[in-house]
Amino acid sequence: MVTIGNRIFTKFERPDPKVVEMFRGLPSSNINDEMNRLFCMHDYIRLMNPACSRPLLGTAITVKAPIGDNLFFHQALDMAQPGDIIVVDGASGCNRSLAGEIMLRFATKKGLAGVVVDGCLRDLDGIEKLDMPIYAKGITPQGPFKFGPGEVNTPIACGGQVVFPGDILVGDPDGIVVIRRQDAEVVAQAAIKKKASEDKTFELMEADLAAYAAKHKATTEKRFTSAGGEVPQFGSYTELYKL
Ligand SMILES: O=C([O-])CC(=O)C(=O)O
Repeated sequence: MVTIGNRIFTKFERPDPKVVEMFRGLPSSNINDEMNRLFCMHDYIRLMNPACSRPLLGTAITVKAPIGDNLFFHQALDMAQPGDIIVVDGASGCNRSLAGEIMLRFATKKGLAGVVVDGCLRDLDGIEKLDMPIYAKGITPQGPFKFGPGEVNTPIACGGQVVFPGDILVGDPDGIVVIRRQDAEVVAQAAIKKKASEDKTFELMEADLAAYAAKHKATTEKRFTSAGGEVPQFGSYTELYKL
């Protein structure tokens, strides 16, 4: 048999930490809007410890795990550096957990920026107390096997997104967005502008509701008419159908 599917890659390029920092404080939604709204993980990847004081922001180190087996996840935990996020493709399996409080507490103590698992975890009571963002599909007390095979630091699928080692992940209570290292600077700049524009919208709404309402109406009308049509406005549904 060839080694494909049973490999640990020790080297990959991490983004410049200054570029990672550009994303701090930016909502996942604003970032994804600036990438044509296509790079968020599925909603089933949920934040398991909402009391955590910091949002998810860091660099992906990836694991491809067979359903219900976490040997390569343990390996990634040994390899991960402060600021890394371990991102696990557990093939969405939820019959067994892929980590529990011991692994996740160790990850927290190592200074990792987070853990994201497309699969299940266990020990929710303990996880909820950890101050490192932890995302997963669900919880089951049934533990994992530790036989492999698996891969570390290859492109994986997690929550419906391809994740490369070295990608930047940003997560908040909404969910997680994935940004390629090579795209990061230009995306961060655009998302910073987007957030500033949304902040102005909130300011206007608070200061002058009538002005905001007029602006909203004009924008909505423009959306209809710029597509070449008109606002398809009718009177009463029941009158039209003589109900
Ligand atoms: O069995 C394992 O490898 C995972 C586990 O329960 C833990 O991290 O607490």
